[in-house]
Amino acid sequence: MDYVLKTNALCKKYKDYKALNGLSMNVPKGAIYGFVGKNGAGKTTLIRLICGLQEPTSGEYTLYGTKSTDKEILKARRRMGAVVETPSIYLDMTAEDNLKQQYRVLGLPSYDGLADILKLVRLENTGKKKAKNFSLGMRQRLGIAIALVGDPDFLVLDEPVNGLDPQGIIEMRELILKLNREQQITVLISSHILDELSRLATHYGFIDKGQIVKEISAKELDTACRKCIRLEVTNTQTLSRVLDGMNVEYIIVSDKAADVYARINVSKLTLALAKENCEVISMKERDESLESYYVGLVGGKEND
Ligand SMILES: Nc1ncnc2c1ncn2[C@@H]1O[C@H](COP(=O)(O)OP(=O)(O)OP(=O)(O)O)[C@@H](O)[C@H]1O
Repeated sequence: MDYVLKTNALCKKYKDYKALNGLSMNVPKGAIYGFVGKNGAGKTTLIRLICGLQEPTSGEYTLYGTKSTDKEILKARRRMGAVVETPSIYLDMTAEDNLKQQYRVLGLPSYDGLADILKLVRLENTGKKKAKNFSLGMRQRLGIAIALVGDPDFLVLDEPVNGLDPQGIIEMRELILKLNREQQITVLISSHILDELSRLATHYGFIDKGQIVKEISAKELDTACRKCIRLEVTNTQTLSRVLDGMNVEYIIVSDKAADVYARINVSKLTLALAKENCEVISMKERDESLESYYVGLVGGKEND
């Protein structure tokens, strides 16, 4: 698999406090990577490091295969656009002028593509309206538009839906999906709005106390979180045989229990088991959503 970003044992200390404590993460090319963690877990610190806004205390990362210690890293970073914390926009300027400013900052020879970017983020009709009169959602989209100048293929968004109303959240979701699917942009999103993230992410990295505690693809997570029935029986070998006969998907999870991933006819199953002297001790539906998976991994309390 190709990776846009790989970090290796990254550490960032603020005096004696380790904001990042040996963080290793892998963002696959083409992914929407949900970077999930509590307040203070170290998400923004990681993002600031890869954007070159701060230096790691130790460890390194590679961006498009270029090491952070290599001087070519500046070139690799030009393939990346980022909106870190609040978007850096000029409130007294229009959307178009904000973009023109960014073209100048990057030293681009012309405003080629500017109209397309405005259209992409749905700000093409804002005319003379200044950014200070935009809604929060429009400002966030303008922030993304600025990050898109220079045609990056990796976009890093720090809490992009924080504070947005439901409509703003939907628009942001649609924009991110469009950028990923139509423009093939790899996206790293930090967020703790899990429900929203689960509608977007193809991969997750769970961070806690400056370390990645788990990386998992959405597909794997889906399997891990699928609704199932946990059956406790006196004999799992018999249960296996009976379930095989019924052609249902299941996993034996211990010597007494199995998770069954299908709607089953309970009385038929109980009867079939009874015929073979196997008793059902308990039966419980399990529904592990992203949130409970996350809480199971890192617990519920904040770090700070
Ligand atoms: N410049 C700094 N000086 C000292 N401590 C800092 C500094 N920046 C961040 N920290 C601390 O490092 C830890 C990680 O902060 P960071 O902003 O990376 O967390 P986060 O996961 O982005 O959280 P949030 O969701 O609240 O933004 C926090 O405890 C924070 O107080």
